[in-house]
Amino acid sequence: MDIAITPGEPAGIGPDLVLQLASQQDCSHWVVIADPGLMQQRAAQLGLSLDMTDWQAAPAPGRLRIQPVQLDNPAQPGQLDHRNARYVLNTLDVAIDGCRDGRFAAMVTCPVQKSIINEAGIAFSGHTEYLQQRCGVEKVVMMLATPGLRVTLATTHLPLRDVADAITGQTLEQVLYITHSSLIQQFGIPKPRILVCGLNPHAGESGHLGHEEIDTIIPVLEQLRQQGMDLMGPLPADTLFTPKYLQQADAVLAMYHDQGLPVLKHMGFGNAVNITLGLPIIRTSVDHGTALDLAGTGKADTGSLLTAIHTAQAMAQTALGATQNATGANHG
Ligand SMILES: NC(=O)c1ccc[n+]([C@@H]2O[C@H](COP(=O)([O-])OP(=O)(O)OC[C@H]3O[C@@H](n4cnc5c(N)ncnc54)[C@H](O)[C@@H]3O)[C@@H](O)[C@H]2O)c1
Ligand SMILES: N[C@H](C(=O)O)[C@H](O)COP(=O)(O)O
Repeated sequence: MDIAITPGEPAGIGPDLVLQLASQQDCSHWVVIADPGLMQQRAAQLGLSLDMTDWQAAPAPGRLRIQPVQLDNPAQPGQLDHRNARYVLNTLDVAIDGCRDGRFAAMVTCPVQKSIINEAGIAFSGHTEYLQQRCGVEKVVMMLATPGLRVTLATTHLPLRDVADAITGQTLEQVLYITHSSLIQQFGIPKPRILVCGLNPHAGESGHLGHEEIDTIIPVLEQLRQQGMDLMGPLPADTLFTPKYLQQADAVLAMYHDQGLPVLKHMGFGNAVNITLGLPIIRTSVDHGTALDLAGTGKADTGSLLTAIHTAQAMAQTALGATQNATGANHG
């Protein structure tokens, strides 16, 4: 069961992390979607000696298989080049197509530099939104997870100014359905409890500090509770993230990126994983960005990429088990 790994921004730490981990871990079932010259050059810069071959070679211990995608311009650590933006997206496309046609059981992504893709004239706000669009699904949900905390987001990469308008009844309903069903099916939690943050300080202070709770969030939660979901909230986000509440929770739904992710990263930066829920394929990622300051130095921490790979492999096993059970049941 091969998994695809995309090293992301070629000037960032993604290629380093893949190579550093490949020199320490069993990489026989990884297929790295990248420019082979880039990977060779970065390995030399890091002083790593690895057996890198074409992806069609037989899997073998210590062998890193690479499915080639050509860079448009040679990449240097730490130096962004908008001419390589299309390359980054091409690697994602190869991984997505490979997952969709069954060649790969999952894809694991290293960080991309969103700004340089936009500077190349390509509208791009993140892997999450790109995968949603490329897989043709109406809604996906970003989850970041570390031991003791899972956070999902009602909105992802958009300016803070636009957040309140983006939180509609329909969006919240979709996000809660996806979060709830993923916790059951992919995380094996039969009756998940989800804590829901308010949007405003003190969850709106009974309408004196904002109306989104009264107008939108509370009606959606009441409706979904009637359908059997175990939902607490909307709770003030400042006190929700305390042990008293978190110990009762299987996941927390935050209303926006910087309401939920700073808490998660404070707790688990370096061993957290980013998972896109609601896709027809399995995709995990790291909890950090391109760290241009560390590219080519060998100082980048591989913990989150390792967690992302292990999570993708575990999710792929779960999916395989579910398929085998369904097939067995059909035959039985
Ligand atoms: N999954 C993704 O594609 C992803 C995730 C987050 C950010 N980004 C992108 O990365 C770019 C840079 O973002 P940023 O500067 O906000 O965050 P960053 O994570 O790249 O860097 C923040 C700080 O953390 C350090 N750091 C990051 N990863 C590290 C690692 N593995 N080991 C040791 N130290 C590490 C960096 O050196 C820096 O000091 C942006 O374009 C952002 O959009 C991409
Ligand atoms: N929101 C993520 C984080 O802060 O870690 C990050 O930007 C990555 O998002 P995508 O997986 O959508 O690229």
